[in-house]
Amino acid sequence: MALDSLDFDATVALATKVAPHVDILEIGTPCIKHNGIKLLQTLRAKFPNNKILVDLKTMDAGFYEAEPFYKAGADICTVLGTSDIGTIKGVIDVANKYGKKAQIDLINVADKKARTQEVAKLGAHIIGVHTGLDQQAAGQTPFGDLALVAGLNLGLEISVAGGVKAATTAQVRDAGATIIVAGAAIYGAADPAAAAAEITAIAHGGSTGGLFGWIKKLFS
Ligand SMILES: O=C(CO)[C@H](O)[C@H](O)COP(=O)(O)O
Repeated sequence: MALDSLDFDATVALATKVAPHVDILEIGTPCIKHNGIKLLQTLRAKFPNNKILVDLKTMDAGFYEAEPFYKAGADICTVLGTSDIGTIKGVIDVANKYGKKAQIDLINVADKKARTQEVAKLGAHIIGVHTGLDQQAAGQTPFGDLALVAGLNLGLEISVAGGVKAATTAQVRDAGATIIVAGAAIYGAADPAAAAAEITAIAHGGSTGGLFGWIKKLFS
């Protein structure tokens, strides 16, 4: 789940509601910029059973910027796919130093195929197919990019973010996503814990409900 509030206490309170129902807590970019590493330290101490992704979206000084976050307990940090290849290598190297993972975010990458192949060769752990909030506001979705990246069959973990909700989670899962990110679909729900549980169940292979889902369950 992407925690995209700016407010420290509201973020901890929301994480407390959803943590039992998700695998990964993602500290969103505006949130980590606003609150800093203290928020990561707080969440790390409170939620030992969740992985934590820090959405740094690093653009330069990859090793130097990401190292304190891995040291403080981040399991995954993100680096922009549009950054210099040396920056991306720095985040992969520091992730390896701590036995953690680096996620390369394809947001705004013009040639997503070429960059994905390039970072796969560098040893990237996760590729992030991502339609950002501003791109979503302009009507874009991550589905086409996911098909392209999954079709490369590079053996990378694929994370997908960009307006994913319960109704689209099965589509994203079946198209090859191994990590499914949801922000607004959870924090905007009347019951965030229930929304998180529903999306996680589908992401883990559960049915989407309805007659088809019921028949699928019966024969699985
Ligand atoms: O990284 C982000 C914005 O850059 C968001 O956290 C990500 O897009 C998930 O949020 P949503 O599900 O609301 O799109």
